[in-house]
Amino acid sequence: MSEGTHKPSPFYHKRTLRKTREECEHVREKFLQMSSLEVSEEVRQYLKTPTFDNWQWEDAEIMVLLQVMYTDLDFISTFNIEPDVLQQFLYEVYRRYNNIPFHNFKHCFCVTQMMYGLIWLTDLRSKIDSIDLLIMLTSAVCHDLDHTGYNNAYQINARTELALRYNDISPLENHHCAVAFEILEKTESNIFRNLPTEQYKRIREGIIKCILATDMSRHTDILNKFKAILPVFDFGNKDHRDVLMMIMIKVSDISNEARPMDVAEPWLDCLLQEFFNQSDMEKLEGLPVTPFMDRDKVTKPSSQTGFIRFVLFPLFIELANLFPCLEQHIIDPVRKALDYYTEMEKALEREKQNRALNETTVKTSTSKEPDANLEAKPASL
Ligand SMILES: Nc1nc2c(ncn2[C@@H]2O[C@@H]3COP(=O)(O)O[C@H]3[C@H]2O)c(=O)[nH]1
Ligand SMILES: [Zn+2]
Repeated sequence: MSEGTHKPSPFYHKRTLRKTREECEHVREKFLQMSSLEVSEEVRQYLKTPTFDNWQWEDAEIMVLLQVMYTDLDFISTFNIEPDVLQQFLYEVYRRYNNIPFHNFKHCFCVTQMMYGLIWLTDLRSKIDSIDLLIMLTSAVCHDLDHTGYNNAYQINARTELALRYNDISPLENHHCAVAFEILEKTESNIFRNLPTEQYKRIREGIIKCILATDMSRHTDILNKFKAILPVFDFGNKDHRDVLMMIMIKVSDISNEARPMDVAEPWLDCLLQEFFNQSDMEKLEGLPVTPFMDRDKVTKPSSQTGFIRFVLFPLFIELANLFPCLEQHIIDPVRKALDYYTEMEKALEREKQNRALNETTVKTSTSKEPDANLEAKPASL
């Protein structure tokens, strides 16, 4: 976002989110050096699984892994993408994810990697056109570009530049998408530059649909659409495919809990850090405080149990209805996570009760002390 004249918030615009030029140049050099190296077959296979651990890789390596995804899905040859254009595209994408706790470049990678894994696990290549797969992967790469760490509710309540520009309608998602096409408008980073206009149009329409579908305020609406077509789902029907693509980016976007515990838990810490940051700001600015972001109300387990029960399961189960093979990959780990956080919630509850009990005991014993003194006093008198 450029600095505008409308600044209702005294704090929001002061935060330095952008990556510095030095940081970008350093990562770019590393990436270009590494991109000529061959990635092993073992890593290429691992990259296709939801157990992949993003924390083991630095940003330049992550860019190489994204390059591998475009290569191994045969996008380079099918869509005639020049390697240096793909590299420039990935660099621009990297540059325009901000240094914030959750919605950063590593989140972009995780969402894309989950989408990539789902494509392989469901053998989607045999079911839909590669142009749709290109739309899905590229939408995942671009879906949170230039996120500032404050959600749509904040944008609207704080009347930020984005909310004003997009009339309060999915301000963030509209912005992510607009930034994506800013990158694609530049010839040197336009990975679709060798495609006929008709194909470009179709891709643009698809990416816009997918990125806008990540606005959680549309969650129920999109899920209900998918449920309605499931009994008659037809891969040959464009409307059906469009809904499936939206569901798959939504699943990927909120899929952290489908990963191994030691990968997923640090992501929750990042998410809560971003949430608390927003609610602190809302308190400072006298804006309505988003309840699920309030550090005085939310704990790690309380944040996850409800989210898993009411958001993750209902969504993941429907995708697994279409692809039963996904059950073991995305449902089972989420079930484990729910058990883990339910236990943590109980332990916290017990701790709270013990603390309350201790406080009462201390209070009662201290309130009895004066009596003891009184009793002792006559003896000493
Ligand atoms: N409580 C909780 N919320 C999540 C988790 N993953 C994603 N979300 C929420 O789902 C939202 C998806 O869209 P956003 O990226 O805007 O913001 C995300 C978070 O608000 C999670 O693991 N736990
Ligand atoms: Zn996201």
